[in-house]
Amino acid sequence: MDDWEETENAEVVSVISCASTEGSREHFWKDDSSGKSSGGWRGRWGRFTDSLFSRADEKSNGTGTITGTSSFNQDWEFFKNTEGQQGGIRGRGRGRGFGRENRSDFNGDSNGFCESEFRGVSRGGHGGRGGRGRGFRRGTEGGSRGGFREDGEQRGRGGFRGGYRGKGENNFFQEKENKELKQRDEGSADKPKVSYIPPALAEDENSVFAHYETGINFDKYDDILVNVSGTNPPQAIMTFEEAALCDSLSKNVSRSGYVKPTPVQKHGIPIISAGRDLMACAQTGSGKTAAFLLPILHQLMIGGASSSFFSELQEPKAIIVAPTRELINQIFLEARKFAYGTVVRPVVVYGGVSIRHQVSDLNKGCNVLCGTPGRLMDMIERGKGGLSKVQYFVLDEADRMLDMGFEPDMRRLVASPGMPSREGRQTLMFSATFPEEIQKLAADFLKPDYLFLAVGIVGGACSDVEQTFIEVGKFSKREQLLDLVKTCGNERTIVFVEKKRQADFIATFLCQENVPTTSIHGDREQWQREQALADFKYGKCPVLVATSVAARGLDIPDVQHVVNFDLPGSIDEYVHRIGRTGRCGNVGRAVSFFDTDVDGHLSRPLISILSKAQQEVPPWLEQLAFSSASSGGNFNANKNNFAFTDSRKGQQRGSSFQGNTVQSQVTAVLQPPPEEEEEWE
Ligand SMILES: Nc1ncnc2c1ncn2[C@@H]1O[C@H](COP(=O)(O)OP(=O)(O)OP(=O)(O)O)[C@@H](O)[C@H]1O
Repeated sequence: MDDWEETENAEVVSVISCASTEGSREHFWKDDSSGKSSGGWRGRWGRFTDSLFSRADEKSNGTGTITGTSSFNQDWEFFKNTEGQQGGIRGRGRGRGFGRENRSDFNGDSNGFCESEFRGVSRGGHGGRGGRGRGFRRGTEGGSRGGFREDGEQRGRGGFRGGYRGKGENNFFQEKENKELKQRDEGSADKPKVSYIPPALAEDENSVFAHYETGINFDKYDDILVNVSGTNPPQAIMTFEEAALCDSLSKNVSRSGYVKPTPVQKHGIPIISAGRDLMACAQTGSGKTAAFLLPILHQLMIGGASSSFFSELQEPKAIIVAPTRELINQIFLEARKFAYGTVVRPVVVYGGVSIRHQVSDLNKGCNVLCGTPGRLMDMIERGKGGLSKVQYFVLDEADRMLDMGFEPDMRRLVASPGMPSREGRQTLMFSATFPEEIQKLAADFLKPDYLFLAVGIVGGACSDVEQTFIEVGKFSKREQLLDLVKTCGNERTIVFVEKKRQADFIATFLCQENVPTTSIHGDREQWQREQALADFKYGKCPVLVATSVAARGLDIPDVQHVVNFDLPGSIDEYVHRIGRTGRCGNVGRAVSFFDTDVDGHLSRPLISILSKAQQEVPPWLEQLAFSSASSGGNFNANKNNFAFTDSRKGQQRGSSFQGNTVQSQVTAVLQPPPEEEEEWE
């Protein structure tokens, strides 16, 4: 997906951050709606703070980075001004987005709350000419414009033009770059541009190596059964010393608080160092990222990695892809941490951020290129990233990267000019889940003698997460959720919902109940997503309502609690979601609302997941699973749709660590794509 699509999709109003700046918000809504809305919501909404207003104010610092802080009122001044001058806040949605969606979702709700409350919003939207959906978004852009303009920079085409000063580098390539990009931009004049530039990263050692502590169950990793299948697997290492990582890397590993390797690292590091292709499956939060980063970085460091500073075409030796922006950014930060103080330079590219900014960063040199598929392909097609030197091709969340959504992109990537064939590169795939179908497909990307590493039960849930289920009907979920989060106090909680608009509704609802909450989903602008994560991470909003965009890979410290407000369509998505807690030996809790009308098909696979993770199975769930099976439900006990071992089973096997081959009968029902597919990168 490119910049344009991202922005154009942002139809639905992005609400929500937390409930801390009442006065300011009140002021905003009053001004905005007076005489336009039915007024019913004015008072209540006064308590909210949209991330727009809780975030750092947009001010150009002359390098294009958005920095600084400011009060909401200043932002509101931008809005007012912008409305007058550009019509920015009026929008054109005619009540699209917020009002309408609220109504369709909550009409008929038994307590009537949303019906009356949100209809007010909707009416306000119409009265205000254009609803909150688009009108609001345009307003956001207007705010940004105003911000840059105020700094005395260029008028007109948005924050980027106003704030960015790439020419500061004053070099030939930058000039050329700008010209080319300008040409492209002009060719797409009808499309809004993405101008967001993330804040500059802190470079000091403490920030780079900030990490959380391993938990009480970290040593239990040693008891997990591991199976490596394939021919001649190398010997596992037991310590980081045995990995013989080069000095700087070794030092960075210690600075990161790593004392001993996790099982996926014990096996993965020597496999990768031996030059073997790998498909690795290990439970959530068990250190898969370092398992691939360390041997790659080691190799690049001892190989004397060099990249041409300010070269127009960067040819990285490693390409890492992941399905979401936040995840790829996290992987990049891990790579940056381990490469700290060395010549190896990782770079990240992902959608929702100014492409010029990323090109300019890429031009400074790149040995490891981390990217989401859309932006990565864009960089390659623009001739900014070359593939001919690729030695390592890594797919994190590989099952997701090869499912229906991303498979074509991955095939396009490996078929791109210059990309070495599978014989000429090393391909590494990692995930906590690996359905058999995907394993078979993955084999197209791997050398035939790849190794399959299974740590614990393939596709199994992390046993450090206590899983409970509450049988609940659609209309009681919100009240149940409120009870839950209120009893959690300040515990960091992620609430997963199925739909993007639902994420905003639930976050709004919790804010109204004085639970500081924020939300993350594919319809939010990138800065809002990053702000939401930061607000959650640093405790400003201890509750994050998220769609599946946050289900995989995100490693947020101290998430004690995951709530599945809506269960996902597939069992592997469930495993990833609950894996946001109970990481790296820490314990966590997951509570799932089970609506028998909707979630019945999950009863059998859930029971299997629960029992494999030594969790209690609720009798009602067992009964439901039994009755759905006996009544010809969609569970087929004999048909294993998902594989939990190497899909080549039956072929030759290599070593079996601890003499065990891990097998599971967990079965999941393949789901059709969700009604509203979450937008991935
Ligand atoms: N050997 C280790 N010692 C201490 N901490 C570690 C070690 N390995 C990894 N970690 C930390 O554990 C956390 C989880 O690691 P990581 O994010 O790589 O898990 P993962 O297996 O990729 O999870 P997921 O399946 O959710 O993507 C990170 O904060 C990471 O820095």
